[in-house]
Amino acid sequence: MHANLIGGEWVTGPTVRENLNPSDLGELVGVYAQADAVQARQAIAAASDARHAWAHAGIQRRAIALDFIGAELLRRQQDLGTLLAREEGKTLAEAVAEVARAGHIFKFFAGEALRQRGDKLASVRPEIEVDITREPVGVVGIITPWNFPMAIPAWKIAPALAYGNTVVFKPADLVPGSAWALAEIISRSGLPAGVFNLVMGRGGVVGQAMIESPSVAAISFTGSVETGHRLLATAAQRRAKVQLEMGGKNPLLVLNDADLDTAVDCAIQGAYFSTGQRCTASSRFIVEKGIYPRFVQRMQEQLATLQVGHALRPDTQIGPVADAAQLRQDLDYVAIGRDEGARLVFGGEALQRDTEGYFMRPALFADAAPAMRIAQEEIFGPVACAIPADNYEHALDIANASPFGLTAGICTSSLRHAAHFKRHAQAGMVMVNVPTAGVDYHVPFGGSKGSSYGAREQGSYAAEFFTTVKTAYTKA
Ligand SMILES: NC(=O)C1=CN([C@@H]2O[C@H](COP(=O)(O)OP(=O)(O)OC[C@H]3O[C@@H](n4cnc5c(N)ncnc54)[C@H](OP(=O)(O)O)[C@@H]3O)[C@@H](O)[C@H]2O)C=CC1
Ligand SMILES: O=C(O)CCC(=O)C(=O)O
Repeated sequence: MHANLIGGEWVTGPTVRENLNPSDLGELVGVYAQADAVQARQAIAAASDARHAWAHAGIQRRAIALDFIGAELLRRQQDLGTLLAREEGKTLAEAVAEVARAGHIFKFFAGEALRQRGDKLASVRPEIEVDITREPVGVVGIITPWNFPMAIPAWKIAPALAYGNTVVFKPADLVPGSAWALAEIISRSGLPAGVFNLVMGRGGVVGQAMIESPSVAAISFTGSVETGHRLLATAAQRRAKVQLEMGGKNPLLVLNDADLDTAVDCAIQGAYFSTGQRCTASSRFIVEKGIYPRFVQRMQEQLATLQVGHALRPDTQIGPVADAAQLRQDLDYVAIGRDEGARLVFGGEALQRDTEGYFMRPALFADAAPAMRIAQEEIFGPVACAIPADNYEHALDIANASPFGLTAGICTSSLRHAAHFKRHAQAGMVMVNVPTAGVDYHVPFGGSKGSSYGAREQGSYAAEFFTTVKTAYTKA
């Protein structure tokens, strides 16, 4: 039984959750405590009690702790990756890479802890100096989704601690295993009791308590648009700082002058790897007419080579969908696309394998219209559509006609079009001849329009959310 970490103590909850393997529903990954609202409030109180001491504990101490966590994640990437693949369903290779990414993130923020920058300016008044410094915001509530059970917690927890905040972490209910393993490492990193707290439990209970608590100064959330909006409405009433990363409907433009191998590679990786369960996934291929038939043909051929199966099998390229509800959503969208008149040219059906799991053959629709639901709504699974475009300008208009703006990609050999796209794509992240998904860990992450709210995550830009600015005037 895996307990919650509250105020430096491992405490069991009033209920438990059985964590099942989506590649093999007969396999129990582990049993995890589920906190109630009372325990959530205890964790918040512990983080609140610890916040002043931690804010002044010094940057060396923060750097040592973060470096310890990063080093252990990197050392144990194989076994923690296996755990992650077992509970979430991404392939072992993807899961090991995710743990390594989390390790690098902690290492990066160990360095950032030492680089607390400020400004010194002259005053407009004589004999006065102005110092501008950054201070921690206090208790940070971290609410994460199931699709990156290690990397997303890492890129929120590491900067929170690096900039001197205390943390209450609520992972997604579906993936407590990676969260608990990460918390266990953090518990041995030398942080004072209460600086980091793990509260596994339901979003509507534990998450809600965090959103409502006046002691939680800032909330960093990744997940669905619906939950993000609800969270913001509540937290804004008490003027908490909020950062939301939500959905995407990311376009990949393929122009006539694109290298076809590169375009197909970007499309396959971007849309279907990690079973399409990435907010950065490409789900709309917007393809110029001159290359469209060849692109669709090559995509069908490539899709036919992909091995769908148990996440731990060495030959698997596409693991199972994360759970029954997500599989239902994916299959429903396949039916919606058919009803809307798009042409299903590959996959789209549930698959049987040796073990009982949520397997699905990746789906590709051709001849989709930009206004169709499959071209407008986030599906969050291995389902994508190809939309023909008359020319680059037409493709750009289609790409931008979306409520989302997380990533946008283009495959082209034209410098002119690539440069134009970087300036005019309505997205927080733009990719030229690289997949829309799979980003670096040391540069900003976030979107425009309905995809994101608040300051950017990751890299040194994370300071914006996890600190508050103080301006001091001194007359000697
Ligand atoms: N942008 C992204 O990266 C992601 C997008 N999604 C999208 O969201 C859809 C649904 O996925 P789902 O996991 O249900 O996403 P949710 O937005 O419901 O879950 C994200 C996190 O928020 C928590 N949460 C849920 N309700 C509340 C609440 N009232 N107060 C505070 N926290 C809450 C969840 O907890 P709990 O797990 O206990 O419910 C989880 O930790 C997907 O199909 C996909 O379209 C999903 C995951 C990631
Ligand atoms: O594409 C990536 O590397 C990150 C994706 C992500 O953050 C997400 O899907 O939530």
